[in-house]
Amino acid sequence: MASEGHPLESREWNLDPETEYRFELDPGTSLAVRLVRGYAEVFGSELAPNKHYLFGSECKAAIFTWQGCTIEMSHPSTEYVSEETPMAAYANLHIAFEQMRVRALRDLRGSPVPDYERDKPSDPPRVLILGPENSGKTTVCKILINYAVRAGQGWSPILINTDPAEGGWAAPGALSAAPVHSPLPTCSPGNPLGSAATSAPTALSSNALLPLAYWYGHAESKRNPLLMERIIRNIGENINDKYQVDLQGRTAGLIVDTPSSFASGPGSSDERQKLIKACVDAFKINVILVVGHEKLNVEMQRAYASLLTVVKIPKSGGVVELDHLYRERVHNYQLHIYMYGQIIPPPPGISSASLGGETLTDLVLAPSSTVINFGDLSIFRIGAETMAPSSALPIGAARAVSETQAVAIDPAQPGSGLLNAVLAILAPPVNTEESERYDEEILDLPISGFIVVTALDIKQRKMTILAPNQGSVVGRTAIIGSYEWQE
Ligand SMILES: Nc1ncnc2c1ncn2[C@@H]1O[C@H](COP(=O)(O)OP(=O)(O)OP(=O)(O)O)[C@@H](O)[C@H]1O
Repeated sequence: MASEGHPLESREWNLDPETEYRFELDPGTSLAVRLVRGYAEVFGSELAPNKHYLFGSECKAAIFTWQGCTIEMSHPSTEYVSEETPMAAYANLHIAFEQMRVRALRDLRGSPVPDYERDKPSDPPRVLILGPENSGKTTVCKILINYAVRAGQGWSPILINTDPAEGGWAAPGALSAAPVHSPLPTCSPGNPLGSAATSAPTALSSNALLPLAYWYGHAESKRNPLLMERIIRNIGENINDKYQVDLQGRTAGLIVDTPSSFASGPGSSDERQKLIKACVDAFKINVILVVGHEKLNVEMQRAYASLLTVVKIPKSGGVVELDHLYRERVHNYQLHIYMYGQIIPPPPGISSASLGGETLTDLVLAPSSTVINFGDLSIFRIGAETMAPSSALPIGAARAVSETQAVAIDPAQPGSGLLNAVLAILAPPVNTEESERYDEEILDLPISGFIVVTALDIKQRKMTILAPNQGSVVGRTAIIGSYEWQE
């Protein structure tokens, strides 16, 4: 019988310096890891000694050690130790970015500049990470952000997620940005960038992330590139406004994660280039990192080398090829976590464990199901339901509904697509004066939360909605995308 706090059939692994233990979990299984000796980190977030860390929801991750360590754990489905990791290259990048931050802060404070640094720019790192599918872009972002936060200088760099399929801190379909103050934990792909304070109880101790999110509504950027571009611009403008008043915050820089469609895959090359350009302009990018893709690196060198630094970085051999079905399951986990909180049952024998530093009970939410009238909520779709981008139309052809037009949805119409749909509830407009309102204002409003339509009663003109809290949505505006969710 295993004693309290020790998982049944737990084993110890001794990791040599600069090696990593990689694992993959099957559906419905969880893993508890305890650091017995030495130092270890999960994608840049350090593990505290003698504490059980839980992983679940088909998590795939690695425990890396710089100095060597002993870890104790239960059995994952797949596990191996690798001695070949790109961590040294990532750490060198971090050091270069750290020097940029220090120069930016020195410039801001007007401190003396040593002779050997006189001709170096004093811009903080504003980094765009590009790469094909499953190249480890999000993981690189996380490692670089976590190293910056751990540097002990009080940096809070902004992490921007422009991959609508990623989910980030909101539901899948959203693009978001948040300043990060403490390391982002990894425990489940349902929470790839840690928990936002908006979807979890206020008692979160490790990470009070307050993201700014906009609703794109689809998984692929090619579905509505014009809307993507507009959202990227909106996030950029918000960040610039923040930088105007937070001069010191600006010196920590920012890191932008992108979807793989920016690098390769279907969709025209022009559209990809336009979206990359939109990011470069909106976030005033000064470094582009290309993860293990020679052709894209050359493409970026040609387009941007005269304006900014383009660096090719190695891809980790540990990055797992995620298939379409896995990604769909992750979207379900994300919406489930959004509504019910993060619940990972610990493996047998473990009674006290933490999820990325949080106590398990702190992460449980109780959603509320309410019945509202059709007229209580104004629901829109951006652009027509099925729509090729404007560039794919025959020359001279005009479409009836433009890609950025908000089309009102009547829930009483058969085929409204509302049943099981995920709706983003928009924040109320800042301009309440009628004269200051404009046509496409709805596209520029951030999200305040999400609901799911679980039942429609067309006869009574009522619908049942599931929301993470009991706040009223009466009089609010909602946008539908192409995401659906059913428990
Ligand atoms: N060194 C590693 N060891 C084990 N798993 C890893 C490692 N690096 C990344 N992974 C896992 O591989 C998967 C893919 O990584 P990641 O999400 O960073 O790639 P991506 O390029 O951002 O993906 P996408 O194709 O969605 O854009 C994730 O589940 C991640 O946790």
